[in-house]
Amino acid sequence: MEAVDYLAEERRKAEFDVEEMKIVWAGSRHAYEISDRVSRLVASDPVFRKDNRTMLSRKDLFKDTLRKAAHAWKRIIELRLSEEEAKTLRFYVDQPAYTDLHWGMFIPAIKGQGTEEQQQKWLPMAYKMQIIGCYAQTELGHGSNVQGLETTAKFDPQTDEFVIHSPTLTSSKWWPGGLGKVSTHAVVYARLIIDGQDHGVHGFIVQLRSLDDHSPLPGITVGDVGMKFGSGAYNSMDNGVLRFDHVRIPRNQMLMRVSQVTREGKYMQSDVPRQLVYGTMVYVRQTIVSDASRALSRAVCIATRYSAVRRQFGSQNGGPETQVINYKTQQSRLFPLLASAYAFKFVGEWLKWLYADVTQRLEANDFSTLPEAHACTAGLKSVTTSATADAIEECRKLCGGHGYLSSSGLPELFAVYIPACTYEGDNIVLLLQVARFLMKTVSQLGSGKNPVGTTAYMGRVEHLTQCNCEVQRAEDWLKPSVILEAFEARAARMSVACAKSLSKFSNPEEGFAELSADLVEAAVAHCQLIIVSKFIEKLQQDIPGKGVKRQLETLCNIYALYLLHKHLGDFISTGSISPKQGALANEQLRLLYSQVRPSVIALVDAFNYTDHYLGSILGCYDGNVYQKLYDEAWKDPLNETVVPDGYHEYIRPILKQHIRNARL
Ligand SMILES: CC/C=C\C/C=C\C/C=C\C/C=C\C=C\C(=O)SCCNC(=O)CCNC(=O)[C@H](O)C(C)(C)COP(=O)(O)OP(=O)(O)OC[C@H]1O[C@@H](n2cnc3c(N)ncnc32)[C@H](O)[C@@H]1OP(=O)(O)O
Ligand SMILES: Cc1cc2nc3c(=O)[nH]c(=O)nc-3n(C[C@H](O)[C@H](O)[C@H](O)COP(=O)(O)OP(=O)(O)OC[C@H]3O[C@@H](n4cnc5c(N)ncnc54)[C@H](O)[C@@H]3O)c2cc1C
Repeated sequence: MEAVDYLAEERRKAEFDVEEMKIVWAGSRHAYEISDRVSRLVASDPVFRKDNRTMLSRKDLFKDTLRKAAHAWKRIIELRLSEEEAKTLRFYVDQPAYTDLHWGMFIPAIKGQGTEEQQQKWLPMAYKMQIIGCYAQTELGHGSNVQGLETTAKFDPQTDEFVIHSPTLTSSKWWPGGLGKVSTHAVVYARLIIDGQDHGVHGFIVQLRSLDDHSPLPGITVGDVGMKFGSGAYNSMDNGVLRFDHVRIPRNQMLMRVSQVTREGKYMQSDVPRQLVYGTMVYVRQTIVSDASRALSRAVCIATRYSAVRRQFGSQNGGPETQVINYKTQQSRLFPLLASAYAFKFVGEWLKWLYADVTQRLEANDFSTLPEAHACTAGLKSVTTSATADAIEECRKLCGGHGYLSSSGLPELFAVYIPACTYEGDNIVLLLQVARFLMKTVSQLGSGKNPVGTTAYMGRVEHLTQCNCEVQRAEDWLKPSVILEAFEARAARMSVACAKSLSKFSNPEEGFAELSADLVEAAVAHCQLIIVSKFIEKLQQDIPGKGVKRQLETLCNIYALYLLHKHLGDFISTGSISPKQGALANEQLRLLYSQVRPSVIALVDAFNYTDHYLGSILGCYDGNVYQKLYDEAWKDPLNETVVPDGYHEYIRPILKQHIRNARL
């Protein structure tokens, strides 16, 4: 059989309706139709070509990005695309650009923190891209510690203005995407100072560049922070540095939904909690969870298709060698990642719902679910991005040597993806926020206030700290109630243990710092429980299509038992399961790998990614890997000449040195 036929053969083995699974993956038939149409539109447009971008210089890459962003905007207008279609188009263009920050942070910041009046003034211009904005929070000296920001915004009652200033080197804004070379405006986070009194960090809309010739306005120094990790990759983004030298802005450019400054210089706080100043981060963290499932599914699609094409060893009587996907080791590394992609997809959908719910409540002045929304977005952002970053690298290794080629698409995907573990909150810092929320929840148990939402399980803490797992045979691990209880017991016991250790410290902050590594582990356990439970909840819905639900059940079990196996130490040391039950879980996991094996190619086909979006020879739909790799090699600039540039200067003299030596 030719390499090109391997995937066709695999597709025949699928035990479910792939077309229906595509709809489940997309979230709805409507979303599927948009995604399918728009991804093809992007793939067929030569301006969106991206196969050559790792070869471009920084300047050329940046210009190429500007060209793509402008072309995308033109197509959005020409085709009168809806907001959802436009977002989908930008996503499939697949090149980080200033537009990500304009649409993803600048506009949401104004929407979330601006008053009605401010929204009416700024949003129409931003929607039409008559102004381009970014989110300028992080500084050279402080990123995680937002309260430590140094930029100041002093109110001048004489002129009814704020004076924005960078008092120190470390107060220079540093990192904001889109700031370096493009943004005309920014939402700048600065300390509000009125009459010498510091009121903490607030957001201000500041114009940075002239709308006529794009030059920086007086008092503004702005530029790019320089090259980042990997060739191509995130270097398409102009992450910037910005300094203010007493820049004046009108008073009404402070975002005033949370707190206001009057004409007389009086500081007023509305009923809205102060933490809403951090609201844009909650919004973006939620979107990052869905993005994790996309990045992970992309890597998994590449590694799965290639693993079905690639053959090594095991040829009998001159027959074909073994497809590497049939090695149990390959399966035990790859299939959990496939299951994780689906798990992150569903938890991302749920988180989107949670965010919509909290937004609606906030509009009605109900702030009760804000702490949970913060903990869920922070924790799930952390857990899914860390797992995805590790998984992309694992997928590279799963593709052997060819995974290291740029044309596999994996090196660039890794380089673009890994900062997700840092931006929008360092993953450890965010888990510590979850841990604080958990410790607060535990401390309130027994106070008559029943925990709700994702911590509702803590309400059964007495049972969960004493229960014994009922598993006696491997197949018992297939019961959702059994899985759920094991994860709940582990999470509850880890949180309770941390709370007990904390109570031994007279100074709680000291205790928190001392125990922070354990607290992070408890936070991870809680977040993994959320992901597993949301997958199980998804399966309680009516899911049409032959065999679709069954495949999802298998993936859900793989995801849960893989986590259980990976964190066996937690489960056993907390007594949530016995070592024997851990071994049975592993036995069941092996069986599940065999069960899902015939359908894995169809399960990655269900992502419905075009070859353009995948950007990988190893992952191409037709599986014609070897011919494409061979042809691609000849396109490398080094192969433009048979004898390389530099031969006469640097190779020939070495080769000829024996002649000189012989003459000496
Ligand atoms: C670009 C968008 C488009 C698409 C997205 C897709 C891909 C992304 C592509 C590229 C990336 C582009 C952009 C990246 C942008 C950025 O990185 S912007 C900068 C992000 N910065 C951070 O995330 C900083 C992290 N630090 C913090 O969030 C906070 O400082 C902190 C760690 C939470 C600590 O804050 P603080 O010291 O003030 O807080 P505490 O004293 O610990 O807590 C006080 C109480 O407030 C509660 N809290 C904290 N944060 C929030 C929040 N966000 N919402 C609600 N509540 C919050 C906290 O729980 C405490 O509550 P309490 O215990 O009840 O008192
Ligand atoms: C590609 C990229 C794009 C970005 N885009 C933007 C943007 O558009 N706008 C913007 O404002 N910012 C942006 N940022 C900045 C980003 O949000 C910050 O880098 C991020 O929040 C982490 O902060 P930091 O750099 O200060 O890390 P640090 O806090 O200095 O982290 C360094 C180390 O210290 C540890 N650490 C820090 N605090 C604690 C603690 N309390 N307990 C235990 N460990 C701790 C961390 O875990 C980490 O290991 C971007 C960053 C990147 C990389």
